[in-house]
Amino acid sequence: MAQTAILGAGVMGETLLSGLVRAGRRVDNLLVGEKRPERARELEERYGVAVVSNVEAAERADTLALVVKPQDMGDLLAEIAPQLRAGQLVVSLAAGITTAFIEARIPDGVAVVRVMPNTPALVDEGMAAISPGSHCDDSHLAEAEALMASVGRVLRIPERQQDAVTAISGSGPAYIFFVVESMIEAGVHLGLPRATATDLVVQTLVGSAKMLRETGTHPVVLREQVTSPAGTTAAALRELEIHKVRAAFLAAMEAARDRSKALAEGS
Ligand SMILES: NC(=O)C1=CN([C@@H]2O[C@H](COP(=O)(O)OP(=O)(O)OC[C@H]3O[C@@H](n4cnc5c(N)ncnc54)[C@H](OP(=O)(O)O)[C@@H]3O)[C@@H](O)[C@H]2O)C=CC1
Ligand SMILES: O=C(O)[C@@H]1CCC=N1
Repeated sequence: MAQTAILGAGVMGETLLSGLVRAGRRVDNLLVGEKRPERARELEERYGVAVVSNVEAAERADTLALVVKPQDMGDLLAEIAPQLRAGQLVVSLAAGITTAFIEARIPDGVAVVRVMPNTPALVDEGMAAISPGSHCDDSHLAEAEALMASVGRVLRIPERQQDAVTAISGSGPAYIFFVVESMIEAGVHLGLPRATATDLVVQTLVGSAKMLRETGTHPVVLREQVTSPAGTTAAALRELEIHKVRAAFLAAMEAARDRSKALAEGS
């Protein structure tokens, strides 16, 4: 069985590792490269996975998932490039980092796939978008797709869309948690016990998400079904419009898209 290495086992690296284990991947076909020794020990104990140096991982693995921060990507590529060889697959999960950035730093013939995942992968409900680099054929893309499909849905997209995808689904869970947090606080202001407000908001979120996915109905239609004439929802939505929440979401996601572009330039 082919060896897969995960280099950088923080939040997203562990999310991928745990998903592969849940999906039935044997741990002796997995390797981890992680800079912090205490974190390496934690992962060895939790998953029984071998934590090795990045250099050893690059020698032994057929597929390498790079899950370090964008700012650490240059150093990591410089460290592993001498070990990389044609036929291997490098899958980068880093925001902003382009396939061209990676290809310029590794030997020719190593295939590169860029992925933008998100943290719901931790509960097998991830959304990942993947794009091929210039030396990538369909088998490489299929390999990256299979890797990410172990923790959720996967879409193939052109690389020029990756910064926008990062702004929408990569960072997206944070916006949703922000909305949840804001609604819970509002519930507390309205006099509800915090535990009650939390139960109400979380179940409302799960139920609404399930309606969107299972009915396939447009969100505008679903919103109109809740909005009775001169009712409570209309009163609330008018306030959201007065406070320009829709415009704020657009500005927020433009900022995330622009930050993703800037990360590629090393800032
Ligand atoms: N978190 C998220 O929701 C998402 C993250 N991503 C992307 O995933 C990548 C990782 O993010 P995240 O997991 O949140 O970040 P973390 O900081 O949690 O994880 C990165 C890990 O890599 C380690 N590391 C740094 N340099 C090396 C190296 N040379 N070799 C091995 N390990 C190294 C870091 O150690 P140390 O802390 O000591 O530097 C840290 O443990 C980023 O590029 C991010 O853009 C993409 C989508 C969503
Ligand atoms: O905030 C970030 O930069 C990373 C990328 C997408 C989600 N988290």
